[in-house]
Amino acid sequence: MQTVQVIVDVPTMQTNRPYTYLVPERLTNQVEAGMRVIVPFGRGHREVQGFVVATGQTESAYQGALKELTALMDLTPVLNPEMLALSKWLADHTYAFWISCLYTMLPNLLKAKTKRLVRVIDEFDPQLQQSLFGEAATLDLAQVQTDPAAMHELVKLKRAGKVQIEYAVEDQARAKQVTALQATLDFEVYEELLATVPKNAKAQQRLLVYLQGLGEQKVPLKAARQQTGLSLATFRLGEQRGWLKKSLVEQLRTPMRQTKGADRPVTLNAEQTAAVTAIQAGIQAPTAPTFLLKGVTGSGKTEVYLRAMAAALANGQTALMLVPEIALTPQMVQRVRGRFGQQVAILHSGLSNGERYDEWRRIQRQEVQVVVGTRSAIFAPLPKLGLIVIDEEHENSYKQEDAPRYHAREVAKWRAQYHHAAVVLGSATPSLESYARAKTGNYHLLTLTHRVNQQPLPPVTVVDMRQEPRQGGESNFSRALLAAVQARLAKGEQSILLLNRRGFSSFMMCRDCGYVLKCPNCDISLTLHLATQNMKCHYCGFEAPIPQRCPHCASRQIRYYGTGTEKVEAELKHRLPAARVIRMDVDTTRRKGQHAKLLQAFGQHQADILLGTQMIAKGLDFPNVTLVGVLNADTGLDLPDFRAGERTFDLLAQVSGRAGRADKAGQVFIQTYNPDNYVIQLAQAGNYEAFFGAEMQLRKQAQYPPYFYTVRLMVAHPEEKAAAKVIHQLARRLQGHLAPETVVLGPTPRAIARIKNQYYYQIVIKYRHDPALHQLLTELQHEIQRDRQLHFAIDPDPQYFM
Ligand SMILES: Nc1ncnc2c1ncn2[C@@H]1O[C@H](COP(=O)(O)OP(=O)(O)OP(=O)(O)O)[C@@H](O)[C@H]1O
Ligand SMILES: [Zn+2]
Ligand SMILES: [Zn+2]
Repeated sequence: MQTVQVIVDVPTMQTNRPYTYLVPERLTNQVEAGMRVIVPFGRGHREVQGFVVATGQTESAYQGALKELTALMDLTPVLNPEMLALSKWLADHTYAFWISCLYTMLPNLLKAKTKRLVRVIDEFDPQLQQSLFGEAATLDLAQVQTDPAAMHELVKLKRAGKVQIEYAVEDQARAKQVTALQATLDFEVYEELLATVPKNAKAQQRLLVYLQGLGEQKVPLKAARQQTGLSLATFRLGEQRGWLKKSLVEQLRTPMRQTKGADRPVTLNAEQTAAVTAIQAGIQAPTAPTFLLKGVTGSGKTEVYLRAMAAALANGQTALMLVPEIALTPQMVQRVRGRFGQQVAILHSGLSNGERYDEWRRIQRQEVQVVVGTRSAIFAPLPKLGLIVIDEEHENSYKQEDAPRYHAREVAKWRAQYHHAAVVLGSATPSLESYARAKTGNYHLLTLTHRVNQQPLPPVTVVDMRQEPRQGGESNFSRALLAAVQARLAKGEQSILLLNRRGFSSFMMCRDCGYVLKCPNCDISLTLHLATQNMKCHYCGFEAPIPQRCPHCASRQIRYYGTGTEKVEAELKHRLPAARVIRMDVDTTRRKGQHAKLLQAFGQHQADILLGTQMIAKGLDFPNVTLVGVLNADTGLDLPDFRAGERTFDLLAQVSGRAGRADKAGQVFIQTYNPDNYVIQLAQAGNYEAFFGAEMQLRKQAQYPPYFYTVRLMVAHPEEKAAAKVIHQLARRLQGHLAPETVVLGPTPRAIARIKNQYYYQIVIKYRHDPALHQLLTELQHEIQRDRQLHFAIDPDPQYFM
């Protein structure tokens, strides 16, 4: 008898393995790996959802001990064999539940307990249709999924293309339907009709010729009208006479469709050509090479990606491209769309569930060859992958902070192995990990050493803010920077001003007693929001009114520390009243599409200054921008995190690269209170190599990546004592089981010890080579004494240590 291995939706350590179920007779050979099922589970035979991860056979002798699966939820697999294999690896590699990994790979619509409707899309045996659907056009799958006979028929109908599945949720997520028409008669019949319809009935003649040429295809009515120029009345007449029939077809929602015309390939320069040639060879080779494309800002990396993707397509393969945040890189999306048109699907978190599901289906149905998306797009079920590009590979957003805690780079390498595809990691400032690997020959290094416009990188001036006069209160602007902005205004050129807000916010402090207004739930200070006139917690969303007096000593001497973008904008308006400013931060870009709109306005020179946070630092390519100013380079430098220097260097290099990208020369100002800091100095020199050398030295001494790997154990509990107890148990358990070189940091409370009323403790393990560690950690997961309120997580290669 057929059996299936099922991963059940019961995310606990004890149930984190496949369970065997018998397949009811009627469903034999209908159930495939990758389909979802309902199975009885546990003592109470509670019905739970699960994924079939494998199918098999069993000797009849053992059958008695096995339970039967209750229902089949899908008519075709939602996960293909590659994704199933990947989910297993992911679970193991990230210490996550297998079930969480399976869900991670699917669009939200397939995660929730969504209503599934079967819709008839083509004619079939009327008796069968009557018995399954009655008079209705759709059928709720939940009502028949426990009926093996009905499911048996539906799976067959689905395979024959007679029915389709729709997932209905409250928001407009049901697939959008449009009216389409289809020819009903044979070629010869139209021939005869053409001879009988009066010659002066031009419209009817034209309709007949059109229908004759259609063959079997269904054309949306709107498109048919555009193609023929005929009126609705003519089509209606055609329908009345039986020349055509109308039906509903599904129209997929396609986000960000508007492109500014086709994007034409430029002539590559020598370095670009060498890079494309190497990648192309990598795509064709039966191996899975990883390339590191290190190119200074404005060196034309994007063009290399596009050519390499075209090479994969020309090879009959598909291409996947990851970008840090789609909303932040509308220019990139437009260029890919411009080059590959309808062959592209876009996947990112800004899409509605419906849009995301539609894009995912276009991929699954193999209607697209190119996918562009953020981190989770790495799971796009593209078949025949030839190339995976990760742009700005050093960005932290490629690591997921919640379970499963995967890094898209690692998943990319896994998929590349599976498909013998090439991976291209691109950056002007590669992560130390990647550049170290390129140096040792693990990755193939490709370099673009100069800008496409043949200009040098813009000169960088470091401004020592300690030397600025203080009279009339502190200013966000040095005299030099203000003069430079003024000069751009006079010339009609544009400026970008960056306010570095990393690890930093405008908080309230009492000048008399030093009291800082903090969130009652979390251990962090509340942030001032001028727009909404209140104080907010960025971790849990807690809000409070702006205090007039100190809650502690009732003093009125309250000050707001830190510089918010709003405050800078106000100062700009005051100092340069003529300047038109666009402010870009979380507040002005919260609404969907707002980010792209603001950038577009800036691109059309509707403003002179773009003032913003980190989100304006990368990817922007505006020819009229000749000045970049960094208002506060230091914030973030002193954060308790070994990557603080690297992040600051990356940010300064990225934002400096926004100036002087076309024919006009650029200039950069960096304002700082630490002009002697090596990070600031090497960023000024634009010397990545020197920064890499200096930083590697520090990492070696302190035993951090890339010399050591890290893994973090985290415990959270609403009671501080309980959290502390468990973390100390864990620490004791590690003793004596680690390699001699392995280092254990902690246990310590996390820098922000309390978030959402949970207390956090952590241990960081640093190791070079510790073959037993993975097994040990896997065992710990099973051993740990859990009460219901305890959260325990293992985070491999954490990106933040606070
Ligand atoms: N071979 C070429 N000839 C002419 N123009 C080119 C060429 N390659 C790229 N460009 C143009 O140069 C500009 C900069 O290229 P691109 O945006 O790809 O640089 P980048 O390396 O990705 O920069 P960044 O890392 O700063 O985002 C773009 O406007 C692009 O169209
Ligand atoms: Zn809070
Ligand atoms: Zn006070």
